[in-house]
Amino acid sequence: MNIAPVLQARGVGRRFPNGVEALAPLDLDVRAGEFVTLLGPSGCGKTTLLRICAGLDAPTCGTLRREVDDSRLSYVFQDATLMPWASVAANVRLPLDLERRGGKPERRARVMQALERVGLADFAGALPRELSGGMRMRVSIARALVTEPALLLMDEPFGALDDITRQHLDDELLALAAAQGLTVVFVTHSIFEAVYLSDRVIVMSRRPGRIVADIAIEATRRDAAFRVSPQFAMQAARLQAALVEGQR
Ligand SMILES: Nc1ncnc2c1ncn2[C@@H]1O[C@H](COP(=O)(O)OP(=O)(O)OP(=O)(O)O)[C@@H](O)[C@H]1O
Repeated sequence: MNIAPVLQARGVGRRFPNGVEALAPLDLDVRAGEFVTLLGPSGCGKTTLLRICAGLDAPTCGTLRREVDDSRLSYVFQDATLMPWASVAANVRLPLDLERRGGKPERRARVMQALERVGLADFAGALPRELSGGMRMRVSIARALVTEPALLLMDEPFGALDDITRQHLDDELLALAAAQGLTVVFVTHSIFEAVYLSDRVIVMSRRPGRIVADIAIEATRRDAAFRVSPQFAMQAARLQAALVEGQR
């Protein structure tokens, strides 16, 4: 059976008004339930492509078709971007408040459920400044999950965190994505994070970004042993070679 892709880019390119060509025309399909990572050097157009997928920016050529409407899409930014004066619960509730979804008790229940999913139910009343960087990022993910999205677009969400916290959040994200059947498009410049998380890695060239490789990642299981396995190292080496190729 041929399942229609959730995202389909055809000849999508982006040139900014100042003349910078961020993206060369490219084609990309993302299918339901896939975890797809955009990997490339700084400034190669990953964020631009993700923003176009979200409808936050428009391509200057080509077409982007998205099967998921705005209400079932969530976007996670590089920083947690929380309201510093508001409690954790109020931060997570924001998308529900903005969309006026459900009554007060229903919103409260959904917020608590989202916080439980990221292990922060005990911190509902805390202020962002009382949390560590990793916990703030988990609040940001809870805020993205509270609307029960089908498509999660994540722009290097764990880039500012230490390796241990990052690896922990990678595991949480994989578990959440599997449990909710999410389709995820994830941006990173970490080869290791790309191998660990992804079903497929899209390797981009330096600017203007084009796709130099579309690599399926084989993983019998994704756990601490995978990170130090020959299978992992081999796939990291393939991504590394593709990245180098994209610099030419
Ligand atoms: N609004 C804009 N106007 C002009 N140029 C822009 C604009 N937004 C991005 N650019 C440029 O387009 C290029 C691609 O930017 P983008 O943020 O998509 O890259 P990136 O791969 O996400 O980088 P990083 O990994 O550092 O976040 C960069 O050279 C950037 O300076």
